[in-house]
Amino acid sequence: MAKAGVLGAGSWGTALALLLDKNGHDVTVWSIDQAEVEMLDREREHKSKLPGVKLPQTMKFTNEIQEAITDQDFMVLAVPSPFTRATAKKMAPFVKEGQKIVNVAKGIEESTLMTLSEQIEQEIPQADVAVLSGPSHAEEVGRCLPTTCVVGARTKETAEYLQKMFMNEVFRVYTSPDILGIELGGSLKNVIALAAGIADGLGYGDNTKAALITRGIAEIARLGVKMGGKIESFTGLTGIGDLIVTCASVHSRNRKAGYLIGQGRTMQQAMDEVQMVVEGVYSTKAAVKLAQKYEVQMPIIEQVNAVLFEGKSAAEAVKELMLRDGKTEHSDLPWEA
Ligand SMILES: NC(=O)C1=CN([C@@H]2O[C@H](COP(=O)(O)OP(=O)(O)OC[C@H]3O[C@@H](n4cnc5c(N)ncnc54)[C@H](O)[C@@H]3O)[C@@H](O)[C@H]2O)C=CC1
Ligand SMILES: O=C(CO)COP(=O)(O)O
Repeated sequence: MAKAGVLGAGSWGTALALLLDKNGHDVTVWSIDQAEVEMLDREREHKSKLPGVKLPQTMKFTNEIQEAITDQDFMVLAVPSPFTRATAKKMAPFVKEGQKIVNVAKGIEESTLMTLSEQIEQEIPQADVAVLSGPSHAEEVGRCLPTTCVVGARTKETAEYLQKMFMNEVFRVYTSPDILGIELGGSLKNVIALAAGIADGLGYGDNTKAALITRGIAEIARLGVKMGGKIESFTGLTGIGDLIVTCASVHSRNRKAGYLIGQGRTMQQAMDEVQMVVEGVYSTKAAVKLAQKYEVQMPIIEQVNAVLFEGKSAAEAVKELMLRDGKTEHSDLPWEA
């Protein structure tokens, strides 16, 4: 059994901390928010972010960041992406050479276009940084519903070590060397899920949802492969798998925010109503910049950007997508054998 520090006590940090506790590990959860730490310690439930999921006495909660780092065998970084760099900076003085940090947040830094693992490696160069991603809503992991994820790491040893730490009869973990592909799939699918939510909010149907998922993964893979990610990650759990669950699930924060926007709320009103991080909002501008930098077409993501940040109506955005020039579905398929 290992000692694990979990940084960030939102819905995902809390659900993963519980999973690790159930696997018999000694778990310490850090939150920046003293009131959240006291509430978790007292109530043994995160009533606003993971209601109905009881947290055992064996889980420890702290406001002191070094308690979740010093002497831990590995750390799980679960703060929303806008706080990843700042949290990594705070962690850095306490992290030992080669200590493992597995990032579970999904985002891209807009100002630098860096992935989260790149930011963490920049702030904590002595750490062994890995990622965990896949179709995995906290609400279902908290209730022990069968779930699959992928650990991406620089070495097979680290990937297999973390696989063992997380895996159990309801949480199956695969390994992969493609950290970049995993992270790009995880962050860009949130933007497409906003679009899927907008379509739901406008009252569109399953045909529209299927189109967004299929053409959405085409956009994500087009950019991701050009950036160096592997096609297998985009056709696997961390790509199409995560995109399907986020576009379809009642638990998705991104889909919910999109739904509210489709119903007429502003982006800010939708984010306030969801009350948990809506990562797609932060990733949209970064995605548009990446599309420009790598010269790839990302029409759905461009329209989400226009709706969120340029005041375009959602209905107008859909019409524009539908009336783009007619195209062939697979541009590299020849007409003759
Ligand atoms: N909730 C889910 O089902 C899943 C979430 N994720 C990803 O995990 C990340 C976290 O998501 P959630 O837990 O859902 O978010 P959340 O909104 O539930 O969590 C927010 C938590 O972050 C921490 N926090 C708030 N302000 C902070 C600050 N300034 N500095 C450091 N920590 C701060 C607090 O502990 C707070 O409770 C996101 O990137 C999300 O995309 C990934 C898979 C599943
Ligand atoms: O990444 C997730 C599920 O795999 C969570 O997505 P939401 O943030 O949209 O809830």
